[in-house]
Amino acid sequence: MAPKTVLITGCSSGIGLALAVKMARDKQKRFKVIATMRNLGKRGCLEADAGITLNKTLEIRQLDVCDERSIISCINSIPNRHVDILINNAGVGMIGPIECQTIEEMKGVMETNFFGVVRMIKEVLPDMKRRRSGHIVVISSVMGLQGIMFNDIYTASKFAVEGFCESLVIQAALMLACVSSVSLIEPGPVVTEFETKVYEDAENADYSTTDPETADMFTNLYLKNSKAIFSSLGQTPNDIAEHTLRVITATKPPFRHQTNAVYTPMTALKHADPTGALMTDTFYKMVFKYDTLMHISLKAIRVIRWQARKMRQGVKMLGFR
Ligand SMILES: NC(=O)C1=CN([C@@H]2O[C@H](COP(=O)(O)OP(=O)(O)OC[C@H]3O[C@@H](n4cnc5c(N)ncnc54)[C@H](OP(=O)(O)O)[C@@H]3O)[C@@H](O)[C@H]2O)C=CC1
Ligand SMILES: CC1=C(/C=C/C(C)=C/C=C/C(C)=C/C=O)C(C)(C)CCC1
Repeated sequence: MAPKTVLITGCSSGIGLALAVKMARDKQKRFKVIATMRNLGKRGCLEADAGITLNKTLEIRQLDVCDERSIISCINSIPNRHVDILINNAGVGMIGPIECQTIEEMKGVMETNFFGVVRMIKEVLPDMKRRRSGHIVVISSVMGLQGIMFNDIYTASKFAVEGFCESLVIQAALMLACVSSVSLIEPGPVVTEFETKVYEDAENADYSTTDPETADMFTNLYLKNSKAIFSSLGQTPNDIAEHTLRVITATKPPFRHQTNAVYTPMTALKHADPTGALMTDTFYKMVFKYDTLMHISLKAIRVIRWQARKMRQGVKMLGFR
């Protein structure tokens, strides 16, 4: 069978880079990957990781999801504009009290995370409809399902993505002759530059525009908890690439797929109680009442994951699989 053309956005680092390389290195050679990034000056890491697949099963092209002209010129450069699988990965984070963020900065997050996805889908969907086939994948987030304090605008951008795709999936199912033509991947924390960038921004932010209590809650409570959550529950970009590949190659790809089983119970709270009380009470108590217990549990998870990693390394060294 001819390899499927896969276009991925945001491949200069993190999940996009890992996914592009994994698909390009596929043993069964099922994919031809168009790995895109907005700034080709950052292609070094991808080129290094792509190795011998570069310019064979992986090609690098410029694409900025905020720039329609760059999207059109990238899609037009593909023979017959034929994209079998579109993976919307490009995204930016934003944390902090909203009083410390300008409307322009907030619009920037929506422009990339939401309108970036809309622009990409608008450009490839008509061709997919004509061919009556295609798969649209979006790297959403657990924050597309649930709000997390001090992530107000980022969460709103991922909720927007989820609502957009949930609305689109039925039309796509009909037109692309397949009920599983749209898939949302919903990772919890993943250790990438995303985390480094938001902490860096938080360090350089001006908190004089909010009250001292809010500033203290953000810097001494949220940031501390968030760092603990990333180090205990954080997945690797490669983990997310593996999950995404499994979704893409499934006989009937799911519409939603969460990648972190430890995180899933937290996203289930709002469905267990439609009033929202269970979710808000649990989060409130986790942060303000049982924080010591939360940190002990997170530490236990960290130790268990460390032991599991060591055991896997040991098994590998002994030559078992
Ligand atoms: N890390 C995490 O904890 C989680 C991340 N996600 C989502 O995963 C996706 C990938 O993030 P991740 O790999 O973690 O973070 P990275 O910061 O490592 O990667 C983000 C990528 O998006 C690119 N990007 C940003 N803006 C644009 C744009 N306008 N046009 C094209 N590319 C752009 C970046 O390019 P450049 O280098 O030029 O900035 C970079 O290649 C995002 O959608 C994010 O929301 C979801 C759940 C958890
Ligand atoms: C669960 C949880 C917390 C933080 C979760 C975080 C920090 C999740 C990060 C997810 C990311 C980064 C998704 C990206 O798309 C708090 C508020 C500390 C305490 C209450 C429970």
